[in-house]
Formats: sequence, structure tokens, C-alpha cells
Amino acid sequence: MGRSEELFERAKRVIPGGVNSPVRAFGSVGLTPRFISRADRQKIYDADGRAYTDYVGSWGPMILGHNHPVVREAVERAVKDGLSFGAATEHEVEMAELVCGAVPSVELVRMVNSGTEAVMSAVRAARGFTDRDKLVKFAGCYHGHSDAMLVKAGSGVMTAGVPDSAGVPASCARDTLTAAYNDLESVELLFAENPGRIAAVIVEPVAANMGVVEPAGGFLKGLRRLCDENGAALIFDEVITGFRLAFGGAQERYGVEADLVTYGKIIGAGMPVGAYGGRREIMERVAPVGSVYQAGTLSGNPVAMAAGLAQLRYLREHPEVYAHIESLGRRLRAGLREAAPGCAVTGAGSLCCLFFTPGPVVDYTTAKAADTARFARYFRFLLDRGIYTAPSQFEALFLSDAHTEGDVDALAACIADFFRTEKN
Ligand SMILES: Cc1ncc(COP(=O)(O)O)c(C=O)c1O
Ligand SMILES: N[C@H](C=O)CCC(=O)O
Repeated sequence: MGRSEELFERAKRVIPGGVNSPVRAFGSVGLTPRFISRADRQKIYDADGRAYTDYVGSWGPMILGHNHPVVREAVERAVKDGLSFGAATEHEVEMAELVCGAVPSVELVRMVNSGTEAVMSAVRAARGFTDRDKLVKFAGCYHGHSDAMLVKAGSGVMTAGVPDSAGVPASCARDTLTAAYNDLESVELLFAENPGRIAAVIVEPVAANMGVVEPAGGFLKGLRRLCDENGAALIFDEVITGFRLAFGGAQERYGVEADLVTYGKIIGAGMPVGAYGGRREIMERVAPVGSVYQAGTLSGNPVAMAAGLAQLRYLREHPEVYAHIESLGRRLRAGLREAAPGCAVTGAGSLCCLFFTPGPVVDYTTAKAADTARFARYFRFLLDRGIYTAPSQFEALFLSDAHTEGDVDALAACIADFFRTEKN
């Protein structure tokens, strides 16, 4: 038995399913999860000392690659001053100034500890501002695990066999309405059926939790128009896309401004951080200015802020990072189209996905058509050859500045081998 197997057996005795987040359990690919002991640049190393080229990047935060010296040194400096004060710090001011300076629609921003918290709080702010209860989300989009968001959710929920999660009271889910991604008519219909009752429409501007699904031309602008016409707030969940698809995120890339935006992952550089922000008049409803209550003992933690600030400053000062990961994304998608005949290849910038269905994949239903048993065989083939990708069809493949053209060519070549092996 290898060390990962041993650790998994121990873990299962004391942690539900042996993991602290379900997708990590490798359940949908029928394997024992690898326990990771360290990571550097584009490589991660498991407890048995095996090296893998990593295309998960901690699910997005590691846009510069693992263990980047600029981030590591900032953390080391911050740690020397103490781990947490439960009081305001200069780091938080700098972080807020940086985010507001990067994203025109964000006039005020509040730091929290995860993407889940960011979304939950943004939704509360939208409800407080509009004095309405209902919310529109899209099937297959994932916005963390707060009760109201576990309705037709993406990510691990798509493979868990509990599409809407047990334990969510019907009263919490009742106000969550679901529309189809890339289908403006389905949103129009919900507005028509619920006049004056919808507080917000929340969307992943590029859906990256049902595999990767790009917004069709006009979809995001159409959502902007529908929200304006109906007095609802438009919330972009940029937990994955923020500071990844451009420094100003999906809003910059697609030229659409949201009323509220949520962040996580990259702004924490690997530390547990989230944030929500947006128009001043909405964010001024948040306590202590307004009556929408939201708080956090560790929010704006100095060590986490130091890590996030170091990464964001580096990104702001090195636009060539975006040029590099964009070009890697294009190269990988081209390689996959050649390597994987009959499969849909999707993505935007440094997010990519290979769907085991011919596609086109445009929403939850078409994503769900993927052959997950075949995906599991593909995943195992890659893992055996030292390539670590997300252990589920319904996740993204993340590229970082540490990846090279050689890495993505090797990945495409390995996938081509898988397809050849399958034929024989
Ligand atoms: C788009 C999106 N929103 C929200 C979340 C929730 O973030 P967290 O896992 O940090 O709570 C995630 C990822 O998990 C995500 O991908
Ligand atoms: N899709 C999720 C985040 O983006 C995967 C991370 C997790 O659930 O552990």
C-alpha cells in the first residue's frame, strides 16, 4: 500500500469521506486520491514522492504557479508581525484600493474568507438593496455551498448524485429560480413570471463548474439589459474568472459591468480569501454603514492580505503573464482539437476543458451529455503518466504562468496517446 492509500484509510476514519472537500475524494474517477505533500512552479508532489504536472492549481488561485517567491516572501514577512489582530490593518486598505482600482464597477469592496461567503454576502446585499427575495441562478453554475446556492449547482454537486443537496430547507431554496445558461429567453420568462420580485441574477460570466462553457455572444450584455429593465442587480461571480481572464476579470474581457462582483481564489494567492464589492449605493447598505449585516473574525487577515496583495501587484506590473497564459490556452485548445476527435474543446484564456461529447456544449444539459465513464479512463491514463488534472468532467483545466509550451504540448500528446490506445 502506498502512502496516499495509507493516509486515505486513516482519513476516512476521522473525516467524512476522508477529505475536506468532496471533489478531492476522486469518487467520480474511481481512484484513491493522491495526498499532496508539496508543490513548486507547475509541479506537485504526492506523499509517495511522485511528481505531476499540475493543471488544477489549487482550483485556480495559483495563477503564477506554486510557491512563487514574491508571494512566499510576502507571507514570510507578514507572519513575523503576527497572525491575526481582529482589528483593521493597512494591508486591508491597500487590498481594497487595488481591487477598486482594477475594476471600474467596484467602488467599495469587503473582504471575507471564501468564495462561498462572498456570494452569500453579495446576495444578501442585493436583497437588502432591492427589498426583494428572489434570485435567478443558472443550472450548472456553482456559487459555493450556501443553502440558497445548492440548487441545480455545478462542480462536485454534478457528480454527487444529490443534485440539490439534502439538508437545504425547502424554504431556503424556494426563492432560487433557475434559468438555462446562454438562454436569455429562460431569464426573460422568469422575470415575466415574477414581476417586481427578483432581487438579482447571479452568473459565472464564463461557467467553469460544469466543465468550461463560454458565454454566447450577447448573453452577458443581454443579462445586463434584462436586469436594468427589471430593477434587479446583476451579480458576476468572478471567483474563478476574476484577475484570471484579464486583470479586470470577465468584466474587462467582455465589456459588461455588473452591479456586484464576487472574488476568491486569485485574490488570496492560495490563502483562504474571498471578497464582494460593487456599486457604492449597494455596498453602502452593508454594516456598519447600512442595515445588511455581515461580519468575520478573520476577515482581512493580515497574512492572507499580504499573499493576495503580492500576487495582485505582480499581475498588475507584469501584463506579460496574461499574454503568456492566453497563448498557452490557445495552443492547448488547438492541440486538444487535433488529439481528441469527436470531443468538444472549450475554454477562455487560461481555462480549458475537454468534454467527452461531440457538443456543442453550451449549457448544463449539453455538458451533462458527456461520457463520464470515458472521462474516468482518460483521467487515470493521464495520472499514471504524471499529469494531474481535475478528477471530474465538470471542472476546468487551469493554466498558470509557470506552465510552458513544452508542458501543454506534452499534455496534448499524452491525450492523443489515450485516444490511440482506446482505438486498439
Ligand atoms: C465560481 C465559484 N463561486 C464560488 C465558489 C466557492 O468558493 P469557495 O470554495 O472558496 O467557498 C467557487 C469554488 O469553489 C467557484 O468556482
Ligand atoms: N469547482 C470547485 C471550485 O471551483 C472545486 C473546489 C472544491 O469544491 O473543492
